[in-house]
Amino acid sequence: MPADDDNIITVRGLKNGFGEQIVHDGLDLDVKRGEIFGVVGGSGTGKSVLMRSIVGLQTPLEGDITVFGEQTIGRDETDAVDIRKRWGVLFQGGALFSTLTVAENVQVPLREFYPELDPALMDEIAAYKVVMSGLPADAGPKFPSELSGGMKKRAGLARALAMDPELLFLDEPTAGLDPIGAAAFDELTKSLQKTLGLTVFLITHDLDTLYAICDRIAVLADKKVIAVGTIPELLAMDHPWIQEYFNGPRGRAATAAIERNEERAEAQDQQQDRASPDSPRLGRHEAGAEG
Ligand SMILES: Nc1ncnc2c1ncn2[C@@H]1O[C@H](COP(=O)(O)OP(=O)(O)OP(=O)(O)O)[C@@H](O)[C@H]1O
Repeated sequence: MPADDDNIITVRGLKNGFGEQIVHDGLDLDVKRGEIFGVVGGSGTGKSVLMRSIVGLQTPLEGDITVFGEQTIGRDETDAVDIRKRWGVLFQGGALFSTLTVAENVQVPLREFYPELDPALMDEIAAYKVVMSGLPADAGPKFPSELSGGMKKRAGLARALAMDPELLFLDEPTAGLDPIGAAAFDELTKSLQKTLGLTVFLITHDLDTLYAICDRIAVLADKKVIAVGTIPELLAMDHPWIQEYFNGPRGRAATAAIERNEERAEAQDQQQDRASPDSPRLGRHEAGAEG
């Protein structure tokens, strides 16, 4: 399969394993610039190992991985750093350093990549990223133990955004959040993708997230990516796991919720058109109907 210039991530023939256990074998994947790319699959199918391989924390047994058009496997450390500073990662659970405050956690990548940066500027960048991630400004001096689960995720996100990345990796960002917190996190992800022009690689089990914000979704099974597409495209496939996952009771509930939201937005648009027939038609986002 040839690589495409539009791709920000290209994986070819990936093989990963631990001892006797083979997790990936001949896995291919393309992530296009600017999309929110969801990754789903049963527990233990290797979603996190795939992400760790792409960000260089897991050395594959075989295969090629290209990010920003550059091979990432087997590079020397200086070269690897130049690529690594262009992405941000939110690990499962936030993975914050418990002995550092939120602001200090956000500064970790800044200190790693730009140790010469003026401390006052680091403070300023950290404060900005904290607010950008939807935390109150006074969260900066707090320790992770003083934060709720949702706030920890946002602090992890603030750290992932510290270096103004082009590419953001999110590993199960809404796991453990209540539905309102999860929906708010989805909205934040979507708005960051739009305003910052990010590409997002998003591992999730959360059907609502997949329906609400993902442009395309890859399904992992049998050590490979067995399908990639939009939700309607995946729904049209007759693979049993895909049908069970997207067309089971929870999948149908997520579809119904999205359809209700779309109908509500459509009704609001029509109401607005009737109120001011000469004004240009506003989309759902501009009309503020998302929240
Ligand atoms: N460092 C490791 N050493 C040994 N085995 C590992 C290691 N990391 C992952 N594995 C194994 O690789 C397989 C895939 O793990 P991974 O965490 O990628 O799954 P996942 O699809 O992300 O699962 P989940 O949805 O439950 O988070 C699992 O069987 C896991 O036990």
